[in-house]
Amino acid sequence: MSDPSNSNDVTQAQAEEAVRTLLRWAGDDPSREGLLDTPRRVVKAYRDWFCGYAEDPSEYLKRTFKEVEGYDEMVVLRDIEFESHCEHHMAPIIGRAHVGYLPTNRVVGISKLARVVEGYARRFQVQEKLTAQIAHCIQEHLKPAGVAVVVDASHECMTTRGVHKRGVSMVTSQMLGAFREDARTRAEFLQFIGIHGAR
Ligand SMILES: Nc1nc2c(ncn2[C@@H]2O[C@H](COP(=O)(O)OP(=O)(O)OP(=O)(O)O)[C@@H](O)[C@H]2O)c(=O)[nH]1
Ligand SMILES: [Zn+2]
Repeated sequence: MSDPSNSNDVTQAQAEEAVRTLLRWAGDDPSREGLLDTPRRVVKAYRDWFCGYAEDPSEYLKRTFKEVEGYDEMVVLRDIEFESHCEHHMAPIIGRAHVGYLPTNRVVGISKLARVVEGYARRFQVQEKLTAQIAHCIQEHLKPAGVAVVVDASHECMTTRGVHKRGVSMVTSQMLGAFREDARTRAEFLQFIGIHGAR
């Protein structure tokens, strides 16, 4: 759920001052010409990266369509690119989400699945939580027969710092309903997204 109290008690000036403090702490001079506008830019960038706090992703699932001639097979949106930030280091998490669901008698506009991913990604996250939030939001508000979410992402906190392992990606999945209970349904989804042989 969104948390509207978040950031409301912090002014733009305070946020910019925090950036100046970090610049000074890193060893630079925030008053030199090249850095003068940086706090303003960083705060603007944060508004973009963390706009998910101002959203309630379930809102995107309110509008559904029933005239689908009884279509009740799997719907999969794969390769949804996203950018997030890890809550441990505030470093970028860059990856793709694959989302599938089994409609009962209504479907949702397909872009809305990507909007749900965005709404949760644009917050401080751990990948497991992001994966679970996307799946539970769809299950709770669309009430399909099942939801499957796979997230495959690279964490800059372990590529550009710390253990410095490039080319490593983290894969998480949250299966609910039929995708959890029925191995064939799960296998079909994994085949659709290009992960074969899994049971
Ligand atoms: N499970 C999980 N771990 C994450 C995620 N993002 C970052 N981490 C890990 O969170 C851990 C935080 O560990 P700490 O030992 O507290 O932090 P640290 O000293 O900076 O650790 P290093 O990254 O190993 O240098 C690290 O192992 C990160 O790789 C995530 O989305 N999920
Ligand atoms: Zn991290």
